[in-house]
Amino acid sequence: MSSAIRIVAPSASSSTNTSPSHQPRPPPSSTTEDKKLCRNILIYGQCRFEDKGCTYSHTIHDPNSKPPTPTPNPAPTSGTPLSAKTAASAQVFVPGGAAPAAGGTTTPGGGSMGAGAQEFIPRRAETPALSEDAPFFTPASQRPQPPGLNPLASFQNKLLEAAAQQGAAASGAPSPVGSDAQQQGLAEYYSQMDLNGEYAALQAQQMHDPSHQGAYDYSHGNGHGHAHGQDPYFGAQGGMGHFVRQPLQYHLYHPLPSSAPTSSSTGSGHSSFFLPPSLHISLTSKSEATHATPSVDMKLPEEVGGYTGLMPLDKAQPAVTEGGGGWAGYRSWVYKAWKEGDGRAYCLRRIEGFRLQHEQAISVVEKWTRIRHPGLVAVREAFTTRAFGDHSIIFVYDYHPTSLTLYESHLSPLSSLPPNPCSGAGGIPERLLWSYIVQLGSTIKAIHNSGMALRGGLEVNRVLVTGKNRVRVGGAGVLDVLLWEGQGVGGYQQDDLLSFGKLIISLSCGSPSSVHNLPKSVDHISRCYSPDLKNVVLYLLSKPGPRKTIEEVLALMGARVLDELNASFVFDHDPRWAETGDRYLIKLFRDFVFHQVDENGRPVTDLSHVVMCLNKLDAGVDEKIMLVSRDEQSCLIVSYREIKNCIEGAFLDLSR
Ligand SMILES: Nc1ncnc2c1ncn2[C@@H]1O[C@H](COP(=O)(O)OP(=O)(O)OP(=O)(O)O)[C@@H](O)[C@H]1O
Repeated sequence: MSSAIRIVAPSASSSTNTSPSHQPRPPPSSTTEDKKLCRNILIYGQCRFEDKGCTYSHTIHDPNSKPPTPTPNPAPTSGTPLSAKTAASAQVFVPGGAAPAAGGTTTPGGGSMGAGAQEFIPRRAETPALSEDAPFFTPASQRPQPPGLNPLASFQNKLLEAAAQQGAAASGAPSPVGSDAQQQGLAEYYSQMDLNGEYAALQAQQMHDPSHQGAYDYSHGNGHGHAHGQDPYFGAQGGMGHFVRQPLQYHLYHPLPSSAPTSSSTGSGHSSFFLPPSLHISLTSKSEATHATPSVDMKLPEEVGGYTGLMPLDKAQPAVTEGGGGWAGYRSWVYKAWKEGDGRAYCLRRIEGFRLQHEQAISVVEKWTRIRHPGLVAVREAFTTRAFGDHSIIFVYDYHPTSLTLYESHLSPLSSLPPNPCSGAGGIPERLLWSYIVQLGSTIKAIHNSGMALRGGLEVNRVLVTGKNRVRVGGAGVLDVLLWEGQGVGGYQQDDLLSFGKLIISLSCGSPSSVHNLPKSVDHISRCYSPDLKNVVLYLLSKPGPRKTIEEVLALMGARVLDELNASFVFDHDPRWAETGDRYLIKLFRDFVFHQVDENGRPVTDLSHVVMCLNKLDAGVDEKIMLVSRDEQSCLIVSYREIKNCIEGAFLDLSR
């Protein structure tokens, strides 16, 4: 059946025909009655976009009410019963208002099969949305984002906001660096990302703005700045057209928190059917970051040592370091790449222009690859390459999507963390700071016990925040290779402790440059933080000596270490949370399922028992079981259904 309709010139008779049955149809109006009911009204009872441009109807009509516009052949309403005669001669109802063509055959569904009949177009097909079930689409740019849910997105948003305030501050002539095609491709990329120009412009402005004194001064803070403001090549891109890549959220369903009260106090409204939005967004943005590809041709090699699909991760063009700080005076680039035959993403750190002099130097990386610790960005391998057109060395690390450095997360003027409650002071809250200190302390201990030293890894722009309050030291092994001397690590381990102390000072004072004025910084710590923190900092800054070890540091903060460990086992500051009420029942059930013993008390592993129990739990059957405490002094008789309810309740508590 063709959907084409012949276009014919209107005849005079047809144009003058004014009989009621030939009245021209009124132009399609967009009255509330015509509009489709907004699905948000159906699901939530309200639509947050009602006054913000939602084009759907927000009024629920009574289906029994009289249609507002009389039609030429009004269909009988429920209030006017049809006589047999009327019913026999009544026109067949045609969906969508299409009148049956004369002589046409009426299908059971009411459609006409006449030769001149229009093709039946289902109403769904008229809807531009992918499906009628799809939620009302709001462009990502207009959609309100809950603040702080996505650190990368909020960081980028802040970059853009800051840029808008600054205007096109960046200007200047091309820099002599990066004259080759690669540099050109990267420059285009950064300008498209709309990050580098703005970021550099903001930093440059802050460096020259006296009101920002005491704030971040990267080039002086750690001796290897990005040379903001002196990088006109990248800065010049700031004035180019804005192109902001939108996150892929159009196919997702993020239930917006409803302002309407939930139907029950347990919070088992519609939202309990979905992942919490923060978790959903976090998982999605990680997945998107992992699969992101450059939006312009980066002029990067297609393959480097078995890694493909290189995508730069630097947010600004890395600078050549003066004075041997940072990466020993070499420029470093960071890329995400896929390993061939492995299918996993990795992080490649390229040290540009480094020529390996000693083969043994790279063997240090072997040792690093054997260290696995949750506080360390795992080192995978290192190799030299000429794929970039120069002598480069590549260090391969695990890739942690959407991670930011400590500087980017907390110390940058664009970071989103609330300041320390200590009046007028920068620095991060003490509880978070201790969590970082304990994590980093345990990492240093693991590294030192393996006979290695972090050597420069303990800086605010080397430590990555890879999850909520999770930190990992990055860049391990780079300086071992770049500054290889074939000597022991004893002195470097002492340097690690000193760097650790400086890192704590930077975080507690809210600025990397605070390490240049130690008395003032220590005074700030003693005013705004606990004496424990001050003691740890003073110990770390003290003179190196054989008795100054990371074990001593951990002993000094013993109580805090326990606190941090306990935090994993308690909920809501209640150490007995898992020991009481419903949770105790769950613990006993866990023993029942996984820790069965025989009559002699020996463990028994019976997989069929495990599977059967979990299936019954999943189904929530009424069958009852007896749970016995470990000391065999008490027992409880409960049904799988009750246990299932307990588990769901505990899960809700934890995810609230
Ligand atoms: N292992 C990793 N996984 C995921 N992202 C990473 C990883 N290492 C670094 N990054 C990302 O790369 C960005 C640049 O890292 P880099 O270590 O170069 O920081 P930087 O501040 O540019 O310091 P520098 O250039 O002096 O080393 C960081 O913001 C971080 O988001």
